Amino acid sequence: MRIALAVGWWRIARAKIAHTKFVRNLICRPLLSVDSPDIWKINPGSSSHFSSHPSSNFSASNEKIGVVLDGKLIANDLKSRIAGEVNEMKKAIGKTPGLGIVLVGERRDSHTFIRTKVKACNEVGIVSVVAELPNNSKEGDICDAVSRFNDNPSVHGIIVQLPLPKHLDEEKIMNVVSVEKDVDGFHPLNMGNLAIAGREPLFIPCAPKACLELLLRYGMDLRGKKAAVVGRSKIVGLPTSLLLQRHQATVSLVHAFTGNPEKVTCQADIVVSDVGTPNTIRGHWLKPGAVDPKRSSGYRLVGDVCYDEAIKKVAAITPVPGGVGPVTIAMLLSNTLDSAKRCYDFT
Ligand SMILES: Nc1nc(=O)c2c([nH]1)NC[C@@H]1CN(c3ccc(C(=O)N[C@@H](CCC(=O)O)C(=O)O)cc3)C=[N+]21
Repeated sequence: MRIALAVGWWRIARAKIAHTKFVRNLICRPLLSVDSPDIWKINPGSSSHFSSHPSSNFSASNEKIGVVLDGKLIANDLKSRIAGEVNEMKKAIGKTPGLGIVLVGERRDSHTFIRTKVKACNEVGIVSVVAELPNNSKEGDICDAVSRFNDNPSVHGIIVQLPLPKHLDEEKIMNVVSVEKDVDGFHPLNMGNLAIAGREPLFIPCAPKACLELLLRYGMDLRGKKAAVVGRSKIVGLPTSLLLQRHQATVSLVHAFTGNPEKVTCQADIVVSDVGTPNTIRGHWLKPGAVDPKRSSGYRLVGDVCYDEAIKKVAAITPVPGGVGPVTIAMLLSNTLDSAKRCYDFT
């Protein structure tokens, strides 16, 4: 059975008639773009890292292989720019950006991620404070820890490391994070504003921002491109699909209930995957010449894209480790710096 719901038919019809003006009104402004100076301040907007054309890359057996998008290189570039700005802020107004981290329980992967984030803060001169709570903490204890960061004027960004132990209501805790300090971009107001055309969230989630950074640096014009996002988590899939839409891509969101997901990914120019199961995305799931800024699958150092198969098909791919992960961390630093700047009205 096929059903077509023509909810927006009249808009499309009118758009066709009064093409130029109306279409422009319908399309929402991108949040990240090489020529949008406010978000691009710490970004050179250069695609020089990946200037070699894919067709010039051949493996030992003379097969064409894709360009590997080097996330470490980009992260280092972003971090050195952030460090410069942090330093300028200290010199000019004597203030240092601060990040408050709430870490609950003993999950090894969460502890590793937090160590990486703390180290990255140290590298750029951002002060980080970790509030560690035991696994059996009550919801009230976590909310109190978040509230203390909300009230602390030297903390400009707050993250609650996910996942939380099962007995806790994640959404309720996310709601407590002040929207002005929500550097993860998971607060309903920030996520909601990301979804609505013409509205500006205060923060965009870090992993989606990292994917966009990689794509834009690769020199990809997203307008009208077909993008398939695999996975609909609040950390990656959902906000990435929203951000790609704001960049005028045509987005399909593939998830556990999608029949024949490979049919959708096969047609996509861009595939972003965050499913957490290694090697889910096989070579035959990809259109030859597509770009694939994939995310790592949690703590396993294996991508959820089958790298060996994919690299022979795509124009560009991100590795795990060393792809989207390090850029995601750089984006957390960037969001924290932005928050501190906003707090002190420092440009
Ligand atoms: N509130 C919250 N915010 C998050 O942003 C968040 C979270 N919870 N929970 C878990 C996921 C996962 N995530 C990663 C970030 C960086 C790497 C990363 O840098 N990975 C390295 C490898 C890391 C290693 O060596 O273990 C890489 O891909 O090269 C990975 C995963 C952020 N997350």
